[in-house]
Amino acid sequence: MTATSELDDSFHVFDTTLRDGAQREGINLTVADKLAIARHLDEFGVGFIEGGWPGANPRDTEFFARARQEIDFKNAQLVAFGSTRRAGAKASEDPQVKALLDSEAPVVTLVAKSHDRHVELALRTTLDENLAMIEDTVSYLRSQGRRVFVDCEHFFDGYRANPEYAKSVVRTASEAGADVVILCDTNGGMLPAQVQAVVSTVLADTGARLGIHAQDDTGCAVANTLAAVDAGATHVQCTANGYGERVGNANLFPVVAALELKYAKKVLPEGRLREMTRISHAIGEVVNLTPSTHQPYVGVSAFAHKAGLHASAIKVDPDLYQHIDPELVGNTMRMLVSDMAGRASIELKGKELGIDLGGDRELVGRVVERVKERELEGYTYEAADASFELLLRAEVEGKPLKYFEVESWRAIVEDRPDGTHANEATVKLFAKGERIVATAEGNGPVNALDRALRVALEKIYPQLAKLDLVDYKVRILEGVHGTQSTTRVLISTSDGTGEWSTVGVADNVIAASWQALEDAYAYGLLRAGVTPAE
Ligand SMILES: CC(=O)SCCNC(=O)CCNC(=O)[C@H](O)C(C)(C)COP(=O)(O)OP(=O)(O)OC[C@H]1O[C@@H](n2cnc3c(N)ncnc32)[C@H](O)[C@@H]1OP(=O)(O)O
Ligand SMILES: CC(=O)C(=O)O
Repeated sequence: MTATSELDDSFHVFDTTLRDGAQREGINLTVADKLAIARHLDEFGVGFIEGGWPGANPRDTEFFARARQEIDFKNAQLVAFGSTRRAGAKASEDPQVKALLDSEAPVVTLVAKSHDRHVELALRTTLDENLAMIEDTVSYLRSQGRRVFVDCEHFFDGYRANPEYAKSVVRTASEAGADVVILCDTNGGMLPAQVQAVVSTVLADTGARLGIHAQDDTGCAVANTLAAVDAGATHVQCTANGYGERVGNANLFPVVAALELKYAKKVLPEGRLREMTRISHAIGEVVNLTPSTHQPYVGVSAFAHKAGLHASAIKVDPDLYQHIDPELVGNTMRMLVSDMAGRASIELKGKELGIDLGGDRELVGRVVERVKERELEGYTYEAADASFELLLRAEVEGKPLKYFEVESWRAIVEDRPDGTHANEATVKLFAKGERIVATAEGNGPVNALDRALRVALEKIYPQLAKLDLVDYKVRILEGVHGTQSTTRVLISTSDGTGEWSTVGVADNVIAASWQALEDAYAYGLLRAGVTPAE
């Protein structure tokens, strides 16, 4: 489990997803999850992975044992987290300190109190004994061959209350042999200018190597982390996607991207930054939280452009509306088509879809008008990429892409007095010159329609067997009209290799669903390379 990083030790990217990240409400990691995340983080190239608190629970103890056996770390060193010894005891006899050593992690982070009020109220000991606990625990772990970092809990609040005591904690830890003393904004209440001022002063007054650990309670954790770096901190503690206690911690990804791209600091091995979007999403999958679409750098919307004016400038040079090239972080630029689109948006979207609009201003103008009319009726194309592509192709070809011609459809919902119900749908259509009538049942009227459409078409188009309806969303657009309102349905469909979304709008949910289904099938056939029927 020893890493052979190509990075030097002068700046540390320290990840605490498996310890502080796991403190987020809603995250419950198994040992296997922790191992999977550790592999992703090591592949990303962080220097340190804090794996948890060995001895605090069986899961964290097992994680260290298994990580040792199962992971061949390429970049990261594994870190065990724990606290200083108990008051009035000896570090060498403290079972909690023993568990840190038993984890066999080469690095230990000790959490230490640095706020006088916490020492007196939470530890219920004297200020001097707290310093002795730090000195004893750090030097004992050093004597056992461990590298030691010390997290000064509540440092910034403690510094405001009693700066001399807070600094004496830093000095004690550093003089006892801690390689880095980390100033923690545990309650997350600090702002960047405050962090910068305190870190500068503590650095000047103590000469200790300093790190920063920022919680995000003011929404400033990333900014506070970078402010600390500006003031001379050379160790940043972060979590993937900002997971952490309460509202979270400094998000690893924007911090690392800023260091690499804005500070020109080489903190990852070569080529790793380009894996950032993938790794952020992969970790989201393991923790079972949908990645935020709006996360800086790695969100799917991070480089998605909606406004027509932006698109018109981007057409000339993408840098005009992007702070970096998305490929640097493994993300992609996307054009969104909506009623805020202009001609340039459509041209760029056409290019993205591989559709040649041939610089035809009249055609592009027509598409813009059509999108705006349809959006006024309730359609939304930014969320229904496939319906937009069908609309665009219809304008380019001068006729809609028709794989089948619907004569009629019908859905029946039968409720019975005993509480049971049945749903049945009949679809009548023409495909490749044949009139087909198909009936099917389903667990709801839309499911029955979906099945009837499949029954009708799958002999002619066997490619449809692969399609799966994976998501279905309904929105009432004019709620004030109650049941008279317009209904918008968005359907996501998958063929096992990709996913696409389609939209339908009508005055009832079944008709809106039918439109979205028709588009979903037409697009599925288009993707499968089937030529539309004449
Ligand atoms: C800011 C942070 O996020 S730090 C990380 C916090 N993470 C966690 O707490 C998650 C894991 N924690 C746990 O599983 C448990 O709290 C344990 C195993 C660590 C301790 O459990 P318990 O022994 O039952 O104690 P409990 O949680 O009630 O209280 C913590 C004890 O540690 C003491 N303590 C707190 N900080 C320190 C410190 N820096 N150094 C030494 N002792 C400390 C407290 O005074 C308290 O002592 P007490 O038992 O004499 O009252
Ligand atoms: C150590 C830690 O997690 C904190 O102070 O917030």
